[in-house]
Formats: sequence, structure tokens, C-alpha cells
Amino acid sequence: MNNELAQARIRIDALDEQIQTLISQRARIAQEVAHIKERMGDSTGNHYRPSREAEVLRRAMERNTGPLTDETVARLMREIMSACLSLESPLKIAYLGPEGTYTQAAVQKHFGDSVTARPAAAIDEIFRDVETGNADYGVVPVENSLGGIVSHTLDELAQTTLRICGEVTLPIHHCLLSTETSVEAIRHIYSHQQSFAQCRKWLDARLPRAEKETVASNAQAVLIAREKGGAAIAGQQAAKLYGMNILASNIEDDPNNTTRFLIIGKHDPSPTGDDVTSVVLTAQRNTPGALFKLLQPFARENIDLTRIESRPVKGAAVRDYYFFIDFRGHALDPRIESVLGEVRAAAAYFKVLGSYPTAPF
Ligand SMILES: C=C(O[C@@H]1C=C(C(=O)O)C=C[C@H]1O)C(=O)O
Repeated sequence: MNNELAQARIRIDALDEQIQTLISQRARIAQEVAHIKERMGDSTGNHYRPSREAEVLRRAMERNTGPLTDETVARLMREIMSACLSLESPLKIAYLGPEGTYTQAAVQKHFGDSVTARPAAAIDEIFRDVETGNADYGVVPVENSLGGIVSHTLDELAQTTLRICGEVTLPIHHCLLSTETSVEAIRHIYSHQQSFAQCRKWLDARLPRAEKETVASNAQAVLIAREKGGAAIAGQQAAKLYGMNILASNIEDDPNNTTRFLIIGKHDPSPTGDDVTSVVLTAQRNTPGALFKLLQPFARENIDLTRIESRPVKGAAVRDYYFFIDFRGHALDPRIESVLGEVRAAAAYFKVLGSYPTAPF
């Protein structure tokens, strides 16, 4: 063998040995941390701490000097933490299935691979799984940059006692998948309604005459296309999982297409210095300027509102709306605590859904 190549491999082998020793040491300390938490009175057996993990990931990215990208460094660190945490008992995560959905990709991005991820058939089932303790956490889509809100998630959030513990943002790149081998052969396309909306221009240009059928998820679309023929719009991960041909990639209208997912659970993450708070409220009825008055304290205190959505209150006799508001900062920050006190007093209904670290990558 070339001497230079052999020398380089010897250097790599030596580094691998060091990396492995260090990872094992890290895992042992993580186990120690779990025991310390138990001694401090945490008897839940759940040692996952989203705020601490976000800080570890942010620091790893800040330290990065290349040649790997920040995201790659974060993903590697993510897997190391995931493996360390699973030494105790792997977290059970409910997500919007079946296998191969973008939500499953969001589970992997947020929690890493060392978890037990269980697909649920619908968004409300994920909330029930976490409420009843069948799952430790749930992952649900909440908004897409092109398609807008996921109304089932907002409706569940208005009702639940669960807390938002984190967020994940995922770039969405759609593919046309089929057992066929050419785009021209496609007469039927199956997909989720949001995916159709996100690929409208491409479909109009390339497959204007194909019949479109809306189904419950991208992964279900793939299963149907595999059985009946035709094509499905779904992610690359579904192609691999279900053994389909990728007839076209990146068929979304906007290359910056992203979906935001929420992590739902039963506890409140501590402040990290880079957090988001989500609240839901209703304004007093028949009061001119009621919504304006609810938003005014945020502006006065220079709090950065990042999102406001409305949803009709179900079953209300008169048209009434829930307003879902996201802003930067943590509910335990004294300035925010006082604004929230003011808003709570002025609202007809008010609930903090959670304060959680912004998605680290
Ligand atoms: C080790 C801890 O527990 C868990 C494991 C972590 C890790 O491996 O870095 C970080 C946070 C927790 O999810 C901790 O709280 O520090």
C-alpha cells in the first residue's frame, strides 16, 4: 500500500481509539447524572432535559471550525447524547405515522436514533398517548412555510393540559415516488393535502392531467401507490423505506419550504437564554379594541412576537376565536412574567402552552 495512505490510516485509527474512549467516559458520566437526579428526588425515571440538550448542541456548533458543517456537528453530538440517555431507558416517542413521514424525520432530528418511536394514526392519538403515559413525548407538525397551520394540532393544543417542551424545524424536500420508471407514465398521484399545495406549480407543469387523490399522510400515499400503481409525493426517507423509485426530486414550489414541529410532554423546560413561549387566549366579547389591548403590553415591553394564528372555538354559540401567540423569551423571565400577568387579567381565557428552547439547528 502507498506509504502516505497507510500513515494517514494509522493516524485515523489512533484518533478513533481516543474518540471511543472519550465517548465511553461521557456515557458513564451521563449515567452518573441520572443517578444524581434520582437522589435529588426525581423518581419519574425521565432524565431527558431539553434545555440542557439545546445548550450542548448550541455550544458544539459555536465551537465548530470546520471542515464539517455546523449541522453535521450538531447531528453527531445529537446521536451521542441520544445514546447516552438511552442507557437508562429509551424514551418512548409518539409521532404522526406511518413510518416514513416527515414527522418521523423530525423525531430523529430532535431526539436522535436511540429512542423508541411509535407511529400514531392521527394527531389527537399522539396527545392521548402522552396524556395517558403510553409515550413520554409526542411530535406533531404545527405549521408549514407554504401550506400554513396544521389546524388539528392547534385544536388539540387549545384543549390539552400537556406542555410544549420543544420545537424542530425541518426543510421539506418532496419527491415523486413510484414503482414506475418515468414521470410520463403517471396517471394518478396520491398525497397529503399540504404536499399537493406545496408542489402545485410543478404538478401543473409536468403532470397537468394526472388525477390527484388526497390521503391522510405522505407515507400512506406511498403505500397506496405501491399497491395500486401511480405515484406518491413524499420524502426521500419514504422512498428508501418502501423501496420506491424516485422519479423527480425537490418538486416543491419553494426551495426554502420548511415545516415546524412541536414536542409535547408533561414538564416545563428551564430557561436557556434563547427560548420561545407559546400562549393561547380568547379576547373579551363585544369589547372594541380587545385584541389590540391584549397585544399592547408585548409591544410596550419590546417583546418580539413571532406568530399569531386564530382558530374558531368549537361549539361556541357566538363566533369566538382562540388566538395562538408565540414570542421570544421564557415565561420565568420577570419582564415576561409581568406582561403575562397583565394579559391574563385582560383576556377572557388564557393559557401558557409552554416555554422551550428555540430549535438549535
Ligand atoms: C446528562 C444529562 O441528562 C441527559 C443527557 C444529556 C447528555 O448526554 O448530554 C443531556 C441532558 C439530558 O437529556 C444532564 O442532564 O446533564
